[in-house]
Amino acid sequence: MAAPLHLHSSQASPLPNSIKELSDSAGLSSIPFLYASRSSEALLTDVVEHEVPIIDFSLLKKGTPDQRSQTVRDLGKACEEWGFFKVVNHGVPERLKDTMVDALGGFFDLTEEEKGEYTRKHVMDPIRCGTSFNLNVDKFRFWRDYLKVFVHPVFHSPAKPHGFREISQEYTTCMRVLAMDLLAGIWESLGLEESNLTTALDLHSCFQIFIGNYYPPCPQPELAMGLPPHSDHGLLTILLQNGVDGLQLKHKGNWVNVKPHPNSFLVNTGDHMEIISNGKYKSVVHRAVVNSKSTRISIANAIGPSLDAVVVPAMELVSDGGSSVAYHGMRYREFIEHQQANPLKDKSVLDRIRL
Ligand SMILES: O=C(O)CCC(=O)C(=O)O
Ligand SMILES: [Fe+2]
Repeated sequence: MAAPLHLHSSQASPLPNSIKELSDSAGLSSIPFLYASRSSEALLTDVVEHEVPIIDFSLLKKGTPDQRSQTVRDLGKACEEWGFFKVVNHGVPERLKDTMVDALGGFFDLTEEEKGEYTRKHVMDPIRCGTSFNLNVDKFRFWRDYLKVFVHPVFHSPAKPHGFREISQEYTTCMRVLAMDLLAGIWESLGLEESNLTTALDLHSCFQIFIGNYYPPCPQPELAMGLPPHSDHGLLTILLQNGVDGLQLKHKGNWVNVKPHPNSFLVNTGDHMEIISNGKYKSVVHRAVVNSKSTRISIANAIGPSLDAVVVPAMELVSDGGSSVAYHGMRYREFIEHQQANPLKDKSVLDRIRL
């Protein structure tokens, strides 16, 4: 095995602006030392293959009352036991998914100069792209470029590539509608009134962020990491992938490889679902690994409460369940800033507000 290349920013060739630029450079057979982020813990934990629960969305929307009730129970079980599930029969056209992935690929293909308008931004800037997670705090670099765009309550979009704005508006609207229907089913599975929650979380001005991830082939995938283990900050995240494996989630102490499933979305519960459900539905730690053969593109749409909401556990779950309040509130905006401005690690922000 080739040893990682020692390359520091003080050396003659500076580190690239993007992982795409590095991976495009011809003859790369080992990775710069700064990208060898895998800890011995990560290498020692077993990786197993497992199917995550599958939810038939059409039964939630158009099934008989019995089918809907069963699907709500299945949703609850999936959230409680896995915090991850796949959604099939979701009604989002294949064409829209493919065009969105292509448009995102087009963004990453822009020149560094064209992307430059959106780089080195503050974590709460509505359009931001870059490499790794946050270069101000990353000890190692991750094998990943990203584009993050705030798409609700105010829709933003980079000006290029041509057509990105239209397609991302259509796609992210679909994702929000899907998320609201799934949230309604999840509230029901918790025995909570949908209208109470819509008010408590101010879902009419829910915060939605589009996160595009680009992981090019890596000559030493066993040493590098696309994204380190973390949980997502919102209520739900809906993930689309370009058919290349790479997502792993932590389940009962093992890393589980999640295989792409044709025409499905992968959904996971975030930290704010854990808070509102008082810990019944936990956010689950996941990571993105890389491979030596194919470029992986993923698109996460994270849906959370309003940025101004201070979410606390639903009182019905605390009093009826006979448990005590497990988290104190933190304004959602502040929660996100903490996560984005510090090294990305497990459930570090949620751990700060756990009682
Ligand atoms: O690329 C992936 O599969 C994971 C992306 C992810 O976890 C995120 O963007 O929060
Ligand atoms: Fe994530």
